[in-house]
Amino acid sequence: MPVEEFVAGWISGAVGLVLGHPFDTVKVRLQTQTTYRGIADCMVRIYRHESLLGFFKGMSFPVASIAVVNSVLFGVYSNALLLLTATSHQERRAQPPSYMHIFLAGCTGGFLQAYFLAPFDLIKVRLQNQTEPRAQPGSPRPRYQGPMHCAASIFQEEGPRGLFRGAWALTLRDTPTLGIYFITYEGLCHQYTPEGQNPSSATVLVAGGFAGIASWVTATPLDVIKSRMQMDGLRGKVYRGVLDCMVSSVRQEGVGVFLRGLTINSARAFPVNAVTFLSYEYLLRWWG
Ligand SMILES: CN(C)C(=N)NCCC[C@H](N)C(=O)O
Repeated sequence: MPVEEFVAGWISGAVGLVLGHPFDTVKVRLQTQTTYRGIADCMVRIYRHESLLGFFKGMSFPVASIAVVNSVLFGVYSNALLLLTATSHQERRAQPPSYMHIFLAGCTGGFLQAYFLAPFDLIKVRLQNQTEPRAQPGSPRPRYQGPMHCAASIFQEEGPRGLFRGAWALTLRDTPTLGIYFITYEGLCHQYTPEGQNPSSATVLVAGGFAGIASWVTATPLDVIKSRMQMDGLRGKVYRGVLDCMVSSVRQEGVGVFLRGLTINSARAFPVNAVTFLSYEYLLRWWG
C-alpha cells in the first residue's frame, strides 16, 4: 500500500487549511447566523469585535486532525484507484484511468473521510460561531474555552453520539462532491498535459483550484444544512433530521438559503485546493 499517498495528503491539507481558515469562519457565520448583512459586514464585525484572532477561532483541532482526515481522503482515493485500475500514481500518467473509476474512487474517499472529519468539523463550527472577543479579566466567558473543553462538554451534555451531530449531512455532502473534485482535477490535468508527462506546476495549480470550486459549488447546499445541524444541539433538538432541516430552512428563508456562503466558499476553494494539489503532487514526485 503506497504510504506516501497518505503522508502527502496530510501535509498538503494542512497547508491549504491554514490559508483558508479565515474565509471558512466567515462562511460558517453566514450560514448559521442571520445577523450579518453579507461578507463585508461579517468581516468588519469580526475584526472590530474580536480582532484578527476572531478569524482563526477553531483552527487548532482541524490542523491537528487534518493528518488523519486528508491522509484518509487522498490515501483511500489513490488506493481505491489502485484496486480499480491496477496502476500506481506514477503509472497513471501513461495509462490514465477512466472518469468512472476516478469518480468512484473519489466518492469512496469522500464517504470514508466524512466519518473521520465529523467530530473535528463539529468542534470547529461550534468554536467559529462563538462571537465573544478574546477573554479579558471580568469579561463574559464563552461557552467553550477551547477545543478540548468543547469536545468534553458535547460528550457530557449529548453523549458520544453528540460528537457525530451533522455527520449524515456531511457524508451526503462529501460522497458525490469528492467524486466531482477528483474528476475535475484529473480531467483538467489530462487536458493540458502532453501524453505521458507529469502536469506542470501551473496546470496543477489551475486544475486544483477549479477542482476546489467545482466541488464546493455543488457541496454548498448540503454544507449549509450540515452547519445548521451541527449548531442545533446548542438550542436543544430543533431539527428532526436532514430533510426536516432542509424543509424548515426553505420555509423560513426561501430556496436562496442553499446558496448561503457560496461566494466565499468558491473564493476560498481556489487558493486552498490549488496549494493542496501542488504540495500533494510535489511530495509524491519527491518521494519518487
Ligand atoms: C467539497 N468538498 C467537501 C471538498 N472539496 N473537500 C475536499 C477538501 C479540500 C480542502 N481541504 C478544502 O477544504 O477545500
